[in-house]
Amino acid sequence: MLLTIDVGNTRIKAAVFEQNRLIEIFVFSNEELIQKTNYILNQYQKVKNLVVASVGNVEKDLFLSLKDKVEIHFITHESRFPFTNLYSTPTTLGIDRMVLASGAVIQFPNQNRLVIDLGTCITYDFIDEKDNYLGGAISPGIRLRYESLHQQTAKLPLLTKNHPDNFIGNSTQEAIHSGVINGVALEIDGFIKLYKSQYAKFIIILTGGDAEFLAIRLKNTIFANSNFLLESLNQTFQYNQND
Ligand SMILES: Nc1ncnc2c1ncn2[C@@H]1O[C@H](COP(=O)(O)OP(=O)(O)O)[C@@H](O)[C@H]1O
Ligand SMILES: CC(C)(COP(=O)(O)O)[C@@H](O)C(=O)NCCC(=O)O
Ligand SMILES: [K+]
Repeated sequence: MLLTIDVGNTRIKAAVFEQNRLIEIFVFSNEELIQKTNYILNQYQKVKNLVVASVGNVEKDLFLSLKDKVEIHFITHESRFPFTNLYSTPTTLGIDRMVLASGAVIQFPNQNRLVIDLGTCITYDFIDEKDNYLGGAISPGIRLRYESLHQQTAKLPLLTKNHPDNFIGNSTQEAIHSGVINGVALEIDGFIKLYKSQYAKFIIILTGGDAEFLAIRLKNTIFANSNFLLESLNQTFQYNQND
């Protein structure tokens, strides 16, 4: 049994796996990391390994207090990945993006793949059919867009995500919802159009905390899976164990 932990910039997602079977998911804040992880390890005594992928603000040492309970593995740039990293700054590439790419290659072999992760940031990652990781894009996530409109202006309110009634927002709140939500949906459909201009065929995997919320607004056929990063982390760990 394995405990996977994904430390993002908004929150921590964790999942217990038995081989490739996802047993239970947990979502909690950075502050709850040790308390929640101990709770999970007490609930699942058969967990012997803990694998962590982190892009957030959590010190590695924090995990070391767990080392007498489980063997701790950090996915790092030195880990093995089932793709060739063609990023020109390979050691600055987000570990979360590398794990997503790894899962895309393992779960959807021998084809072009675009992974879109709607989290704190919206990340786009493209892996071609020869398993070359080409790169992609990083753009502000939904929450960041609402927050920046509020924080960087004198009068705009801080709103939480909501689907706009009409793309022509006829009130301040509707105009903000339209700008943020339609903006993200149009950005995603626009990027997919750009990728289509260079790659005749590719599959699209949508994940991240906002994926479910946004999926209905997207024109393109998309494989939406909110747990894709955790599944990919499990598979990347297994890939590193088999070396
Ligand atoms: N219970 C929740 N708590 C916080 N954010 C949530 C929750 N449910 C959905 N979200 C949405 O998910 C986004 C974070 O997605 P996530 O993929 O977890 O981010 P990251 O991996 O960057 O930490 C938030 O910005 C918010 O819009
Ligand atoms: C872009 C990210 C902040 C996304 O993180 P997330 O939205 O999942 O919290 C993360 O992938 C990161 O820190 N990347 C480093 C820069 C790069 O990927 O080029
Ligand atoms: K993300």
